[in-house]
Order: sequence, then C-alpha cells, then structure tokens
Amino acid sequence: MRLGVLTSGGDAPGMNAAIRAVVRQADALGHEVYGIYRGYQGLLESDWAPLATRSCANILQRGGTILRTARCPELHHPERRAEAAAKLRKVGIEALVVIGGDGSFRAAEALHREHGIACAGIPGTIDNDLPGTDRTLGFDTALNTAVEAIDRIRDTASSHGRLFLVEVMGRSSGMLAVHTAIACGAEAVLYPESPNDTYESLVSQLHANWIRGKRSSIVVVAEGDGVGNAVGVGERLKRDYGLDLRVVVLGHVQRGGSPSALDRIWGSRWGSEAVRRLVAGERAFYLGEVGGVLAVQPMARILDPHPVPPKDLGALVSVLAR
Ligand SMILES: Nc1ncnc2c1ncn2[C@@H]1O[C@H](COP(=O)(O)OP(=O)(O)O)[C@@H](O)[C@H]1O
Ligand SMILES: O=P(O)(O)OC[C@H]1O[C@](O)(COP(=O)(O)O)[C@@H](O)[C@@H]1O
Repeated sequence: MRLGVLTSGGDAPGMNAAIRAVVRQADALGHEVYGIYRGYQGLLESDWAPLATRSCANILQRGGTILRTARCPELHHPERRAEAAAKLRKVGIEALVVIGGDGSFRAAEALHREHGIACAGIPGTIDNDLPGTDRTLGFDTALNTAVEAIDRIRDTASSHGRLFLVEVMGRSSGMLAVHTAIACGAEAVLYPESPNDTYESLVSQLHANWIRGKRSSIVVVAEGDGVGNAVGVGERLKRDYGLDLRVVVLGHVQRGGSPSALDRIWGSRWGSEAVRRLVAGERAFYLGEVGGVLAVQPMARILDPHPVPPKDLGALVSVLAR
C-alpha cells in the first residue's frame, strides 16, 4: 500500500517524531510512504517524494517539520478538494496521514466525506484545542518554553517592582495561556474563552494585590484575548494609570525548539498507530490521548466545538496570586 503523509497549519514540536514513526512503521509492515511537502498546498502542486526509512535519521529531536508546512486557503473550495483527491488517486496514494490542527483535520474530513480518501489525523498544534484529545503535539514543549521565558522575566519584574504583560500564542484558544499562567505563578490571565474577563476586573485584581503589598505582577495574555492583546491592554493601563509597565510578546519563540520527551513519545506512538490502523482498513479517524491512554476518534468528531480551558484553572490563577 502507498501512504501519504503531510504536515499542515502551524508547525509544532513533535511533528518530526510522528513523520519518522509513520515512515518506519510502514517500512516494518512492508508499505511505502510518500512525503507531501508544504501541506495541502504541496498536495495541489503534486510536490511529493518517496520517504525512505533512512531519510528520517536524526529528526526525532528537531523542532519544525522536515516536510515543511503551509496554510492553503484554496482547499476551502470543493473544486480544489476534488482536484486534490484526483491527484492522490493518480499517483496511487491510497491513504493520507494528516499531522496538524483543527483546520487540517476539517480538510481531511471533507476529503474523506466527499471523495472517499482514507485519512488518519495526528494532532499537531501548540494550541491544544482539538475535541477528543487531552494533548496535541507541541503543547507540552511550547508550555515549557513559555514558562522558562516568564521565569526570566519574573526576575526583572520583582527587581524593578514592575508590571509585565506577556503575550502567548492562541488565536482562539486559551489553553496555552491558562496553563502557562498556573505554571509560572502569574497574577492574572486573559484568554478568549473567558467572557467575564474585562479590563475593569483586571485592574481591580492588580489593585487588590497592590493593597496586599505585592509590588510586581505578571499578566499572561492570550494572543486572541477579547480585552485586547498585550500591547493594547498595556497602552490602556499606561494611559489610565501612568504605570511603568513592560510588554513582551513571546510569539514564535514558543513554536520552535526541540520537542519535549512527551511530545516525542506521543508523536512516535500516534505515527505508528495511524499506519497500523490505515493498513488494517480503517478509513477516517484521528488519534489522541484521553486520561493518559491512546484514544481514537472518528474524523467527523473534529466538527464538535473545541475544548475550553477548565474554568477552575482560570479562577485558580488569582487565588494563588494572593
Ligand atoms: N473547513 C475547512 N475545509 C477545508 N479545508 C480547510 C478547512 N479549514 C482548514 N482547511 C485547510 O487546512 C489548512 C490548515 O488549517 P489551519 O486552520 O490554518 O491550521 P490548523 O490545522 O493548525 O488548525 C488550511 O490552510 C486549509 O488548507
Ligand atoms: O505562524 P502564523 O501563521 O502567524 O500563525 C500563528 C498561529 O499559529 C498558532 O501558533 C497555531 O495555530 P494552528 O494550530 O491553528 O496552526 C496559533 O497559536 C497562532 O495564532
């Protein structure tokens, strides 16, 4: 059997572990893998090549993706998906392993529903916002990167008695922000799924801490937060209260770097499992981890609402900051 593998959407540490496992598990079972470069964009352009098992040497510990990645707005059009399916059939790729996030899986779901392409999904996004899995590749690494960066910022915050607003990634998900805030002992967190967050509530939290004698604070702000991004909130606080605050946008620093052990392990397990299920005839599923155990979800489950950060974690941030 000829399988295809692609990485799509944002890159995430652990994607290379998954690619390596796909290639080597297929090789062990006597199947062939084509690597498709630049996600669905490369698929539309027939940008692919066979991946030999030795071509995956020394990639397990590398961030990013050796297959490169892209966002491909064209795939939202049904005619382009029909073209993609025809290209796969022409080259003899019978099943596709898609490593990516929610959007990448939605594309796979459509390719299967509309054209019968067998698809396996491996969660790969630092956002950790997929239904049916507690974990996505890259989240653990990105979380640890953000925490390490904020620990350094904390030194200056306390030495100078300053407020820092630190922006972490998450265009529509607060998972990374909330977990980062707990792990670095932030004074407050702002994230998109928390409708009760307001500028006024942030000010009163910071003020209450000041009254308690706290002279420095770190506020973690998710990129897609509704109150405004870190720069916007910072400008407003400066204007209203004349605070000598600083804003740090961690940005893509969080997306790169060598994957954590957990991201390598899950990338390896999911890559192997995806191949074993596809060659056994399964057609449309994605893998995950639920309660520490490997889980399998029907691909259509990706259409469910995305998970939101547990409410108690958001509330815990301010309790622990007292
Ligand atoms: N609803 C959709 N229908 C078809 N293709 C989609 C859909 N959503 C996303 N895609 C494809 O998947 C790619 C990656 O999606 P994106 O949301 O950017 O990243 P991620 O997979 O990390 O969530 C898009 O560039 C597009 O090619
Ligand atoms: O690198 P880009 O294209 O600016 O994307 C930034 C976005 O990518 C992410 O890191 C991951 O998002 P996806 O998983 O949807 O690709 C988001 O947190 C962030 O908003």
